[in-house]
Amino acid sequence: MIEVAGLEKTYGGFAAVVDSTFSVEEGEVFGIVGPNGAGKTTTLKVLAGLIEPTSGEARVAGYDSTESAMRHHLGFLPEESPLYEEMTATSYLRFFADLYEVPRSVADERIERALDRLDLDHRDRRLGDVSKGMKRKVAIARSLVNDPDVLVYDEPASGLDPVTTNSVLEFTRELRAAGKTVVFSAHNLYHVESVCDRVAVMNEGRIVARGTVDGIRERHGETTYHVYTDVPPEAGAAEDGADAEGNGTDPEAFGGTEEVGDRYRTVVPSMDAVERVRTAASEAGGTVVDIRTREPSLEDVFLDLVGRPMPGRRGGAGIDEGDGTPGIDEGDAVGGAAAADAGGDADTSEAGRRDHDDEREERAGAATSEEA
Ligand SMILES: Nc1ncnc2c1ncn2[C@@H]1O[C@H](COP(=O)(O)OP(=O)(O)OP(=O)(O)O)[C@@H](O)[C@H]1O
Repeated sequence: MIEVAGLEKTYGGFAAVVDSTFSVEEGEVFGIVGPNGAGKTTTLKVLAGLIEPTSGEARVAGYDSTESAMRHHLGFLPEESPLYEEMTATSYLRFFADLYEVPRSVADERIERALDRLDLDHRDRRLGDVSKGMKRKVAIARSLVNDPDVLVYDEPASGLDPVTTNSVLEFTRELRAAGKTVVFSAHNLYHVESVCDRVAVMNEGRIVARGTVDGIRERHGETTYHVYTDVPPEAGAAEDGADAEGNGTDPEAFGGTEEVGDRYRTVVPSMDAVERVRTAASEAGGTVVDIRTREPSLEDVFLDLVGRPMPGRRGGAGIDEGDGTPGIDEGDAVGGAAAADAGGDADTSEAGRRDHDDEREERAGAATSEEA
């Protein structure tokens, strides 16, 4: 339903979006996350046909995003959505339905349904006097007046209270159930985890990870094991320190052991390392009393992925001037440590860019990387 290929948007010499490629299937909810200035809004505005790409293309519902016919298939919710304050919710939505030339009876039924579903009270109060949550709901209802196939929402739940946020997220799930395709940006990663089928993580204009939340966690995050012992593991039992994978025998080399109540916790990155802690504890005359596995959250992965500056954003220089090998180019963009952690995983390698990056592809990430 949405195909974005090699999208670039520059403002003057500044590259707001660099070589962005992703696709969204019909009936999918696709999240775009990234720090301030990452290029999320720019991407969404291109999809909505509000700005033209500098190069590359974005296709929405079979149309180029620059074609005016595309807009009949699209509902856009901008980050800021000022409403006509003197109008009521109903008159405002009718006004937009008229712009889309929706017959009045169809429009009224559609508006009523959206407002009911969004629990919108005070429909006849002037919009200048309603709460921020209500205004946002009216703007969401506005995105639906033309019954579009594709919804592009910029921060739909930003600044809303928890109840309203929940209702907006639930509504997004319902849109998916109704077969709509939704792309939305968000800063709140919990919202993204709870609603999105797939996600793109953007940083400094580029997509640095893409796939299901679980897939991204698997590829870019690191499971850790918290090993609890009844004595501090015997550091002296070590014959060598931890190597890059933490495979040494010295608990100190894993980052040390912490006293927690009457137990001692050593955090290690692999089951092999857990066994080494067990040995070290036993050498100290104690035993392992508990082992807990900690999966990385999307937030852990996000911070790892975007926590480092990337080279060559200005004008795209340094990104397109790689050695021409797309996989290596991508590795640069993902950032050294993250790329190394993922075994050179190339979720957005050239092969990955061409193909739809579903869960299966994520699992085959290593193979994709080798091809690249
Ligand atoms: N019209 C413009 N002219 C010049 N630079 C722009 C323009 N629009 C956006 N930018 C710049 O492009 C970069 C990406 O902006 P964009 O709004 O897409 O980021 P974002 O990820 O949506 O950020 P935020 O989370 O803060 O909303 C930013 O550095 C921004 O300043």
